[in-house]
Amino acid sequence: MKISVKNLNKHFLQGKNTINVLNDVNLEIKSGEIIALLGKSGSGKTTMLSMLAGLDRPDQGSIIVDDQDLTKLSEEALCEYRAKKLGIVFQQFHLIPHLTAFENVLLSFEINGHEDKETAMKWLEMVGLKDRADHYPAMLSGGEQQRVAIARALSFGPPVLLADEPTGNLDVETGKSIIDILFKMVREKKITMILVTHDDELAAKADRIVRLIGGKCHS
Ligand SMILES: Nc1ncnc2c1ncn2[C@@H]1O[C@H](COP(=O)(O)OP(=O)(O)OP(=O)(O)O)[C@@H](O)[C@H]1O
Repeated sequence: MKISVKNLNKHFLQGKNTINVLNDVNLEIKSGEIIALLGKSGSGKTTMLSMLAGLDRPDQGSIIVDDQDLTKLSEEALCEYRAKKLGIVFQQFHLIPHLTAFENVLLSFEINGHEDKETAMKWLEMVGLKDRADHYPAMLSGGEQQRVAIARALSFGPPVLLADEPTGNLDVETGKSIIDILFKMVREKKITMILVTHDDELAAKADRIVRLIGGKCHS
């Protein structure tokens, strides 16, 4: 699914100061492309992901996802967009603590109104955690929790994945194995991915590196 960001502007007020975080951002992302979004702390990476997820609205500009302008959608339509089209993986995993690994994966199907237990289990198997299906997040290591989160984000077949520093909470070796799994899945399924990272080595695996500098995207 292709994404076209046009003249995107977003400011925040901090006391009496106005911060122009996104300043006429333009970005074209091809269907199935993997973009690494880099930028120093405070440059607006998370703000940009929030806009792409429809969790926050820009002051101006458009975000066209397959001919649909997210900035024009109602809150209800944005919820549906997220449920059907978007997988999200966060730095802090964000698994539901009182659900097992399997139930966490199944959740993304339930939100979409259909329970596909077979596919949910298949995805746990693909991330190497079939034998941990009945375990709760607290019983899993950080790397295992992130693998569950990847299975949850991708199992229902979203065309777009947003990943916000998915290895930020993991040691280097575990982080590398998570990235290998993530890239393998995303490339196999031809998913469009925007990956926020501070890690140059990781970013080099993407199809294209985009840097946020001074509120603009440079690639
Ligand atoms: N809700 C908000 N209210 C006020 N300022 C905000 C808000 N959200 C973000 N900002 C400011 O916007 C700027 C960009 O923040 P953002 O979180 O997008 O940066 P980032 O590139 O993701 O940073 P990091 O790498 O540290 O996570 C920062 O100066 C931040 O303080």
